[in-house]
Amino acid sequence: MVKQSIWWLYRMGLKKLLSKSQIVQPISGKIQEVEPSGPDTEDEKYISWLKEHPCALASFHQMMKPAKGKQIVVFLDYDGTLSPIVNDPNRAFMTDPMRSALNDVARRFPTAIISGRSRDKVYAFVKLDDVYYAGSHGMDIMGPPLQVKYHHDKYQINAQDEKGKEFTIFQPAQEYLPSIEKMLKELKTRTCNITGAFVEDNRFCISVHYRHVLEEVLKHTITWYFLSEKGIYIRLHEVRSSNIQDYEALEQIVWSVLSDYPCFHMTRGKKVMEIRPSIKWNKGDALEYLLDTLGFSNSSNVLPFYLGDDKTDEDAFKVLKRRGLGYPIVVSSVPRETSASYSLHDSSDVLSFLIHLARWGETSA
Ligand SMILES: O=P(O)(O)OC[C@H]1O[C@H](O[C@H]2O[C@H](CO)[C@@H](O)[C@H](O)[C@H]2O)[C@H](O)[C@@H](O)[C@@H]1O
Repeated sequence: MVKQSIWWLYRMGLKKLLSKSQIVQPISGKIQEVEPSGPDTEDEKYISWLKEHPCALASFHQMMKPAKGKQIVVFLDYDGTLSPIVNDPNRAFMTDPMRSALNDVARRFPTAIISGRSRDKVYAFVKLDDVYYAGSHGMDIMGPPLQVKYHHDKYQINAQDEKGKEFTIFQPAQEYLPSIEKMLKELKTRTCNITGAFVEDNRFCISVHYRHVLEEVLKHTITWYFLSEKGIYIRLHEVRSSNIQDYEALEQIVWSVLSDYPCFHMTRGKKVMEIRPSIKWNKGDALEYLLDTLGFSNSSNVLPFYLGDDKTDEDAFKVLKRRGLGYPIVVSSVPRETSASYSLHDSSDVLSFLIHLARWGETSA
């Protein structure tokens, strides 16, 4: 814990934390210094949360102690983890240093990205061939060639890329594709008049973004002029609430479309409504599938890391926790409910963590 606090002191600036104590004037008139009773500022709440979810950078050496002789496998989410959250979903590019660190990690350890986006879109951002990709919240996996016969084999095919590299494609929501395509068209048509709304095709899922949609009722003032009997103008202001409640209208459209497709449901992410087939398959199942196909089913000889920032990543954290395996690491700059055991503040901490991991792999090889 001392290490965690020192780390955070460094991040916040020593001065800010030292100004925490308060000067009070007791009845006797003598000046006395007291510590505040509990965390009150956002920074203090974060420091307190770090006690339960220690920073994975500060704890790195401790975390790597059980790694000797074990196979490390690295799982990562994309948005908010490998790239910071940005205003335009089409411009969530990964930086070159992040790509290079990820490449170094992927050359040393099996590495997979599990994202809510379509697999192709994530690949277009990442552009690394040594990484496995799972798009659509794990419903479209490009994984290693099968070493074990998998119980869901009706959904998988073996394939080769143009360089002759073998891989397996696993798509457990195949039969939902025609409905998804219809829903996508409907959503695009019905939301086109809502300013700022953006419907994203994630192949087996659909994201309806509202980051740029007005969420509040607009209040505006109308000024009336009346000509009085004496021939002078009287000015009156009237405050009106606008009828345009864009966010609510958008949400209603989503619910209305969903009501025609009972085999789908909606989950929520960061300023996004995500429409998904109602099958028992999430990022946690994708993680287990990849561990199995990599040859680590029931193996205690594996040390998986999962780094993610979103609610959907909690499914993967829970799997690691339930199996008592490896390290679920949440990327968050604010305290939050999570099943992760460690934390990183933001995607630049993720970059540092990947650099540490690649170096560790190099020196302990
Ligand atoms: O599982 P992920 O890789 O984290 O994908 C979840 C969603 O990420 C993207 O949206 C989020 O990031 C955007 C870019 O930073 C941001 O503009 C948006 O507000 C966020 O919700 C992606 O566009 C979605 O399709 C994914 O479902």
